Amino acid sequence: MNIKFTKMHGIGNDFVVIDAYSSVVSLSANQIRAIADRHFGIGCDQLLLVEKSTLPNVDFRYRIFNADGSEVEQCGNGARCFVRFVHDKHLTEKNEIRVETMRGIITLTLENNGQVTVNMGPPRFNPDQIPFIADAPAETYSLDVGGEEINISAVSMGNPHAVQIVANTGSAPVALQGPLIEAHPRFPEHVNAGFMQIIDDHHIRLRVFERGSGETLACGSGACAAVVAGIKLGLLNSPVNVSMRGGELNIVWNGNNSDVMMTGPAEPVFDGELDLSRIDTQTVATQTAVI
Ligand SMILES: N[C@H](CCC[C@H](N)C(=O)O)C(=O)O
Repeated sequence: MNIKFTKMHGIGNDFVVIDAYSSVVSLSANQIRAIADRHFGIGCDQLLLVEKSTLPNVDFRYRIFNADGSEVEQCGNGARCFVRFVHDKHLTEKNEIRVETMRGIITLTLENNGQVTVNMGPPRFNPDQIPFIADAPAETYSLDVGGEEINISAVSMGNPHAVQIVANTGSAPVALQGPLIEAHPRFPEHVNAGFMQIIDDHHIRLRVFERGSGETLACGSGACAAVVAGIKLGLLNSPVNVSMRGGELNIVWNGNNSDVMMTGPAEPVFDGELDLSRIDTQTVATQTAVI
């Protein structure tokens, strides 16, 4: 079975985007893992399926799968690429689009300058909503990571984030601590691990070790979570410019239960066609460092 796809990125966070709106496409976790593999497949951080929504007054449903095949609730950079995709493929002429995700319905706006603004909804801090195991809600939490106590903020943007402040993102222990935080037992559904350096109260640098994908060049929901955490700690003021390895995002949040607004670019790279019968799920599934 052949599947058409578009390779896209949102400031370096890259995606394989598939039109499952015009015709139904269903992929197993093994097939998604194989497609996302950068050596045996196409390669991407996440795979996005664009589908019809069954909800009234909702234009589309979009499903997000990490490189490990796990389906997740939210993807900020992916949402912007989704908007660019449905316009480029003439699936809609609307500039303001309501789309159903696992998190719920979000509203996306294609701006006149080609950038996309995503209403990411309100952040959630209650441990049960993240989910995070804690005795009670707190501004920050102490987490034992490989025998070292670190201080994190725990925030849900629909997906879970653990954000810590570091002196310098360039020397942050992302490779060492990222996997340990991602799989920490106090995050029963695992977590995206953010490393935030505060430049000034309207500017941060950020690196994110993403749940299910590893460190990415940018993480949209991670940028939102970091800004929200910094504002709650009284260290940042909205709007905040977030500099990541792949580029910049602008985040606006007015506090309390208000929605977080994220604006940034979305770029198509190439269109392709994939013969699913040639995707070697077995090799990818059993791929180990045998030598
Ligand atoms: N790895 C994330 C999903 C993708 C988020 C990221 N790519 C973004 O732009 O928000 C998770 O498992 O929650």
